[in-house]
Amino acid sequence: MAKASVVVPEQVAAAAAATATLFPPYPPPRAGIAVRRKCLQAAAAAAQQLELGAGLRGGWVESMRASSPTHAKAAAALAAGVDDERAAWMARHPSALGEFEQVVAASKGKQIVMFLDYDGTLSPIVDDPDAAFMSETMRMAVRSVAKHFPTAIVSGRCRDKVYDFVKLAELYYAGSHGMDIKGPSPSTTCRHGGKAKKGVLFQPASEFLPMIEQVHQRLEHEMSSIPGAKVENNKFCVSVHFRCVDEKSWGALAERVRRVVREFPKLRLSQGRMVFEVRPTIKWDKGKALEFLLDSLGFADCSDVLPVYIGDDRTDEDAFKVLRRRGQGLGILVSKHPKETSASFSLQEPAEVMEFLLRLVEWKRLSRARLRL
Ligand SMILES: O=P(O)(O)OC[C@H]1O[C@H](O[C@H]2O[C@H](CO)[C@@H](O)[C@H](O)[C@H]2O)[C@H](O)[C@@H](O)[C@@H]1O
Repeated sequence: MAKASVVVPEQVAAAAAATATLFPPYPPPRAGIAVRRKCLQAAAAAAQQLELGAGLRGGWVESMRASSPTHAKAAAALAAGVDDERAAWMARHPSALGEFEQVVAASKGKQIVMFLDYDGTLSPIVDDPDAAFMSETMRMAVRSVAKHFPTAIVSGRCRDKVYDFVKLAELYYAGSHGMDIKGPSPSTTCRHGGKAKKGVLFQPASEFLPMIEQVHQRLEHEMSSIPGAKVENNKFCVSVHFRCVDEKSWGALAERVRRVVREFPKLRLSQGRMVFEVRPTIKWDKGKALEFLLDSLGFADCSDVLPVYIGDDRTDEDAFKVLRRRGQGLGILVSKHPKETSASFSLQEPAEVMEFLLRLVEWKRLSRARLRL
């Protein structure tokens, strides 16, 4: 496996060319588009403010609204005359299916390592978080991918819960936004290039377990009088869902969540799709989990690895940013609508994710067959 320090000039040139195409420069926005882009940035900024606990009540609700474009009002607003803006966004974040040849060209001579978010990526977003099942065809696609490439599920969910949904023992799992990482089950065999490490690999937030249990109970209590609110214990973090809460109560819900989190200075608040996430203040996120897994697989400081991360949520942005910073790999945002993102490519929905995974498997199968000829 070539280390970055011994890469020959041709490889450097090829890597630079691949990086340039995988991270296309943002074209200068046109006037109307610039305005819309500012709105996307404002929504992201509102979310950031909330994360820092500095938002006003109006700011929170705006951020909550922007947290899921599947929300009816947001969808209607987005559908209203935004074709130009969508085309410009697609130019910056082209479809990973449409540009499939570019994707596989970038992987030439490299080991693909696949990172997959769960909710909204492998399973469609549904009202009840306990009913977010993935289809059997999606499971088969993930299983096929994992035969060819080391594959990890990186989720905000508790690791056991996401395993119960995915049910594939041969994968790596990074639950609780990467704070609970486990390798494939010992009975599974590894047929690709990665060095599989088995068992629990990393739990950087173990000391927070009692605190998370406390905040979970406080939030359960506070949310019990808000119809539709649901609190989910994700072991090293807690989710407060507001997808089924009347919008009129969002301000009050956000206020209560923030009040509870203030009682725990070592915890912080962030936001996903119609959900607040309460988690330890440690500097650990899905991006750090991606780097940890690459290192565990023996790909630290390697130029011949291509991490591919597919995700739909704000928390996945940490992983997209890591790929941009490393100038290595491929971030794919799953979204039907333009969103501020550090991903390079896009796919519209889980069905397209499945198509992309199956195409990768087919491409790998064909290239192996060609090698045998
Ligand atoms: O990192 P992920 O795997 O994407 O997990 C993020 C959160 O996903 C789940 O909530 C989301 O999906 C639910 C089911 O479709 C949906 O009802 C909810 O509105 C979404 O936010 C999960 O329940 C959370 O605990 C995760 O943090």
